[in-house]
Amino acid sequence: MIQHCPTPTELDDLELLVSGAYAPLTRFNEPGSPVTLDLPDGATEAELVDPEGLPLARVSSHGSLEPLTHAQYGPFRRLHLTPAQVREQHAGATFVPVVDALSDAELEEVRGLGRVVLVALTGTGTADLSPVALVRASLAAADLLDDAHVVAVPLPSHGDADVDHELGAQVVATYAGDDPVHALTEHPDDSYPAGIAEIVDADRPEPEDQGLVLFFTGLSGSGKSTLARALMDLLLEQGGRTVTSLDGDVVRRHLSAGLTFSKADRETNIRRIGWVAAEIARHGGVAVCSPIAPFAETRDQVQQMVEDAGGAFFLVHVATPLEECERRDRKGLYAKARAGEIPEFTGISSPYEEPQDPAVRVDTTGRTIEDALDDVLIALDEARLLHLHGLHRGRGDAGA
Ligand SMILES: Nc1ncnc2c1ncn2[C@@H]1O[C@H](COP(=O)(O)OS(=O)(=O)O)[C@@H](OP(=O)(O)O)[C@H]1O
Ligand SMILES: Nc1ncnc2c1ncn2[C@@H]1O[C@H](COP(=O)(O)OP(=O)(O)O)[C@@H](O)[C@H]1O
Repeated sequence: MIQHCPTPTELDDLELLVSGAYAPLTRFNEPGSPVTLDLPDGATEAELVDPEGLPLARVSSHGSLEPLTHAQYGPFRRLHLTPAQVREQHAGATFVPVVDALSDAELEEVRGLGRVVLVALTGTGTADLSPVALVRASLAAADLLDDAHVVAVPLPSHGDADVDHELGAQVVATYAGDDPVHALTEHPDDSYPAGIAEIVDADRPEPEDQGLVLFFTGLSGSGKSTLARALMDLLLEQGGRTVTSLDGDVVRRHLSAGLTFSKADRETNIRRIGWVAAEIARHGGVAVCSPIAPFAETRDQVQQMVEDAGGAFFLVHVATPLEECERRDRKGLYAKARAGEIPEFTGISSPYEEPQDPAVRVDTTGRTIEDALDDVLIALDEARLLHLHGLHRGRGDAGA
């Protein structure tokens, strides 16, 4: 039987299927159900494992699930109770589904309900807050109430607001059993109590504190490394941010040593860069990447990884045409590729898929490095991601 690591959404669904939160649903892929699982290569059975390889359940060819073990790690795991446990511990309470930090007005509303269970719906792709911040904010809210408990339910989004709402209502009703469910009223522009505001602010950093991945893509010789280096110098001169370079050539000498230029190896190379960049972004740093990254799908995967880590992704297409790159031929590689000495050379014998929707597109032909860099700096400034006081036009470093 193959081992398969499901997506974060599927892992959330698995937990809820096994805990009974989706009752009467107990398996994936029931007709018409949004709770689906994709197995690789048409497999009909598999051992489902978490990202660290711990076997969680077996899916049999007729779709039934055999749980093997429960996930044991992760913040606030102790609050991931099954509906049966919650009904046993909290019978008689009012159940309040929570998808965001509770505001002053919402707290006042909940205060009138007596004993409550705040059901924090923390699944993948749902709340504005990260799952861990939503639970922390809910615990902080519970501290401000007389008799409140928090339960975390990883109910993920299934990509459709109506479906999500219906499934959410059903899951909360399952947790509540015979007890009442109270849906919070919307209170626009409300404020948060101080302790909750702190949690929200820390989870939604200002753009200048948010992790950022600047990703330069383009043909060999287009100017990726040159622009990336110039940008990094400005960042370092200005100070205040940690900056890491993930240049294509350099990565291939270390992190990706031994990989070839086949499509599969290029994808592996870019996903590695994406993984490291996402970790840098998770910690609020700036990663400046400058590989060719010729495939749109892999670039999209990197964007997803970065955004999942809470970072902003900024794609720069260094769109210098092939003729100009070949004319420059700084490393003599195009001549060798034309002579057939280098197989699968990007732009000659291997494809480059142009980005359809980059944050900015820069053709460096006939321009100075400073001038081309200005296009990137202006776009970053307009996107409110990074304000660098290095604009060539305004710099006047010769005393002008
Ligand atoms: N076959 C082939 N095709 C393209 N490029 C080649 C090839 N062989 C070696 N080189 C040199 O490797 C650099 C590109 O590596 P990358 O890791 O950025 O490429 S990729 O993103 O994995 O496609 C690239 O560097 P840059 O010129 O900085 O782009 C080349 O110098
Ligand atoms: N406006 C410009 N921006 C960036 N590079 C330029 C520009 N004009 C000329 N060049 C030259 O083009 C070459 C680009 O090489 P490089 O930055 O290594 O490209 P890549 O990393 O995309 O392979 C360098 O020799 C650089 O000096």
